Amino acid sequence: MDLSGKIAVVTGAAMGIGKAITEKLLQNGATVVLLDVNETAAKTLMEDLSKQYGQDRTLFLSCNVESEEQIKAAFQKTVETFGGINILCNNAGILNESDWEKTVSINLLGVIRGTYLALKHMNKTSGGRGGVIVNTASMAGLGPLISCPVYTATKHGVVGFTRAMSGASTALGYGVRFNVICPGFVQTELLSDPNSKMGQFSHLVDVIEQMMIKDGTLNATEVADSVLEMVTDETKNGAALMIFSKGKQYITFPSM
Ligand SMILES: NC(=O)c1ccc[n+]([C@@H]2O[C@H](COP(=O)([O-])OP(=O)(O)OC[C@H]3O[C@@H](n4cnc5c(N)ncnc54)[C@H](O)[C@@H]3O)[C@@H](O)[C@H]2O)c1
Ligand SMILES: CCCCC[C@H](O)CC\C=C/C=C/C=C/[C@@H](O)[C@@H](O)CCCC(=O)O
Repeated sequence: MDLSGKIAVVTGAAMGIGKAITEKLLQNGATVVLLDVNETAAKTLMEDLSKQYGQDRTLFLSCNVESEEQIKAAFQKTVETFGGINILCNNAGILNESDWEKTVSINLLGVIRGTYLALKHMNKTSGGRGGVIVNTASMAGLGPLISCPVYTATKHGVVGFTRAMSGASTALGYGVRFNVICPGFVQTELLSDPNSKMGQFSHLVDVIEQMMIKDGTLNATEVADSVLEMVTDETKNGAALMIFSKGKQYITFPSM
């Protein structure tokens, strides 16, 4: 897929992996709508992006992916401004084992909400342009992180939902590809102060620390490179890509 002229929406775009995905898509010619709740970080980023790419290839909209109304309004504004949606990156996510219901609401329900609302504009059977949706899971979506059981559940859910949506979209002729990235540890804010984020499991923080020492960490740009691959390679549909410091691997799942 050539990205020039394509319209992308990225959630959690103000920082970390979402910021890197945004920059990668802009570098490759797309127009990007940034959705985030962190208006301060987003506005700082937008100043930089506008200088680099001009005012007409980026738009920031304050949007909480926990809100159906806010996502709906953001997608409507996107279509009104740029004419449609070709690419969606459901990237926003948190780690909070204390407020685990918020973690589920953002990490899993936010991906489902974003997908279903974007399909109203992307689904070819209802007048959409088709396109691609890339969801951000985690390696914790492929195997359990014992210190973060709810986070693990949300990321397993994102992997399963993405793969099921890929099959449904193909079977129903939506013209929308679905892929999921499963990164290992990435140097972002999400990794800061793990103790406070693990709640009742904070005694297991050494498990994480040992894993990070053993497995190493990625930078956000390395993850964004893999997202670009799954966006532009039109043979990729229903793909789950594990990304770790030593490389990356497409996951094969047991056939049912
Ligand atoms: N950092 C890692 O080690 C790692 C590894 C694998 C997967 N991930 C996943 O990558 C995604 C991005 O995380 P990150 O590491 O860049 O973290 P981050 O904290 O640096 O960035 C997350 C962004 O999402 C935004 N956000 C949070 N809640 C939101 C909401 N309700 N609505 C809209 N935006 C919201 C934040 O404001 C922030 O800008 C998450 O889904 C995370 O689970 C992270
Ligand atoms: C507080 C840090 C949480 C970071 C969450 C991010 O999504 C990064 C997740 C990175 C790696 C996850 C690896 C999961 C591995 C499982 O498959 C399993 O093999 C781990 C078993 C190791 C253990 O629990 O001892």
